[in-house]
Amino acid sequence: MTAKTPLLKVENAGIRFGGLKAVSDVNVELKQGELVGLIGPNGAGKTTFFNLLTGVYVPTEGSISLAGEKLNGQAPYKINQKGISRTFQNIRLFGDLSVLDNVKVAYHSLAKHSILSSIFRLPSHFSGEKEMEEKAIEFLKIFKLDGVMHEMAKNLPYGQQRRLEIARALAANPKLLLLDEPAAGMNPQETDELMNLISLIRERFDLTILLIEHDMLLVMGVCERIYVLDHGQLIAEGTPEQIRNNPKVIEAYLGEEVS
Ligand SMILES: Nc1ncnc2c1ncn2[C@@H]1O[C@H](COP(=O)(O)OP(=O)(O)OP(=O)(O)O)[C@@H](O)[C@H]1O
Repeated sequence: MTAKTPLLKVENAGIRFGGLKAVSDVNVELKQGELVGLIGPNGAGKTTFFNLLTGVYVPTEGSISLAGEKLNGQAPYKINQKGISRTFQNIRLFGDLSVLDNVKVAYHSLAKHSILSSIFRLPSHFSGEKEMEEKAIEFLKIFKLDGVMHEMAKNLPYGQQRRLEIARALAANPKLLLLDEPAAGMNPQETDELMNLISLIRERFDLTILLIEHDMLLVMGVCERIYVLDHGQLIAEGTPEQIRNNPKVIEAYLGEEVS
């Protein structure tokens, strides 16, 4: 990847479900380190777009590349290993595992110690486990979850579960982090804290972030650029200011609220 290669390049990508073009002819480029929003009305195709990026769906048209490498058709776990992690609109944690184990699970896919060393409990297994645990605890500290690391994930308050989801996605060491409505269901104070946290982790982990969000305050406050989807197609791209004043966007989605 040269300095000019975008981290993510999506060219004319789309997918059909029978007669429905859920996403069509979408072009998106993210530079290393950008924090970009993806907005649009209900059913616009935002989650489907994330599913295309993460390999859950294979695009029926166009191409998707990460750091110059084509991802189309690769399995989701491979795409995750290559550097794309995500969170979900509906929280998907292992509810009966501890907070700590939820993060450690994400490390396992990257762990250096081999399956054989784990089966035979070789010294490298124990040092690997210890290293993993220390790293997981470090993550939990950043997310202010270290105080509840032995709680079962399902017993955490909602805002903490959302933060844990992000911590877990980060543990896979992604280059690109996809956040699907991270502030959904949060109160204004939690949303505010989340905005700060998102900015902080971007700096700290040198991340590129693409964020789906209905909370306009969050999107406009934290993102440098915004893409707008409507009926599966991109209708606008620009700075928060440009998006706020774009007539197509106002008509499609934002209405009076934005002006
Ligand atoms: N597996 C599927 N089979 C058929 N149709 C699908 C499938 N997945 C998504 N769709 C359709 O694609 C369209 C886009 O849905 P999607 O969930 O991506 O929208 P969205 O922008 O994320 O909406 P929301 O903001 O409500 O979450 C919808 O019409 C949806 O019904």
